[in-house]
Amino acid sequence: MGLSIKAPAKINLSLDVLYKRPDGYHEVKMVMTTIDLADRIELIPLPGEDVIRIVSQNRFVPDDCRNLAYQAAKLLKETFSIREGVAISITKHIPVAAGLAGGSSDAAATLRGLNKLWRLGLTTRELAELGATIGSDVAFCVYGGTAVATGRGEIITPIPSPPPCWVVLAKPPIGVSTAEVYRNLELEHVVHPDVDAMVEAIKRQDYAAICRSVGNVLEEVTLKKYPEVAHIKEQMKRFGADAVLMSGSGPTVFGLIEHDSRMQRVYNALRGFCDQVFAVRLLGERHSLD
Ligand SMILES: C[C@](O)(CO)[C@H](O)COP(=O)(O)OP(=O)(O)OC[C@H]1O[C@@H](n2ccc(N)nc2=O)[C@H](O)[C@@H]1O
Ligand SMILES: Nc1ncnc2c1ncn2[C@@H]1O[C@H](COP(=O)(O)OP(=O)(O)OP(=O)(O)O)[C@@H](O)[C@H]1O
Repeated sequence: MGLSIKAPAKINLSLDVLYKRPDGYHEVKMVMTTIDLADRIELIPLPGEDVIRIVSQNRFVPDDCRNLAYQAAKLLKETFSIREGVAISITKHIPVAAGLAGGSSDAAATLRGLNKLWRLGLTTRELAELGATIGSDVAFCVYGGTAVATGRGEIITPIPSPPPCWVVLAKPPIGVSTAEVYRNLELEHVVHPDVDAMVEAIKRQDYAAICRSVGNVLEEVTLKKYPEVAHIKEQMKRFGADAVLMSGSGPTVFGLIEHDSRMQRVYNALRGFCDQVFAVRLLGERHSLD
């Protein structure tokens, strides 16, 4: 019997970079939350075949060891000496290289699914620790929900989710390299967002304060290189989103919107000049990842 798992995208409601570390990574402090835009991962056992096979129709998704889901399966296979094979079918809905942690979420879903399929009995925390060796965003994606992420992004403290609202996302047709964005960040010039204010606003379920507290230090780097991202931000604001921010290293821009009619207006306006536009809900804590 196979297993089907949901792999939701994340957005960064607040993203601060504190300093560059001696190991080359940046020390961050972020608030992340999962949204109802998700890939679908199917895990199909391959009895008698000691292989990991990636199946995907998306031409931007590697079907070999570069795939983060492949790396997740390999990690579990090697760590726990599993001799069984598995086919990992990935149906992509999350745009690739978008700042929405699509690959990381596929890896996290693979970890969660294989933990069940191979009866490993690992806790969420143990899965997140393993996931962190694949990429900085994987640990958060193992948890899902809403969390503060520190360290290089792998130290996860779950918090309540914000009150329900719409999230409109627009991704311009460019792919952004996360490594390059961090490399071009000039820390002495950035305006740091108030991450603690965001956490407090979420704990109070204060939607207006959440909207006031959004901020991302990486925005400036990507906006400078890609003026189209700034243009999307402007349009989202103009058509009435309550808060507008770039997610992660970009280039996807998201808008938080409380009311249905305004969501529809922003969505329609963006569809006029941007191919990839989505209107989804925030995923609360009680959602199922299966
Ligand atoms: C921008 C974010 O998506 C925000 O959630 C993450 O910080 C990036 O997470 P990610 O894509 O999983 O990142 P990784 O695959 O671990 O790292 C990619 C590259 O980004 C840079 N990187 C990443 C995370 C971090 N805290 N500091 C960094 O400097 C490093 O150059 C690294 O080689
Ligand atoms: N399962 C996967 N899905 C999509 N891309 C993958 C996957 N595995 C590896 N990749 C590679 O990872 C690169 C980044 O893709 P991804 O969609 O994860 O970026 P991202 O959303 O910017 O991630 P993050 O927000 O974590 O920085 C892609 O160019 C692709 O080659």
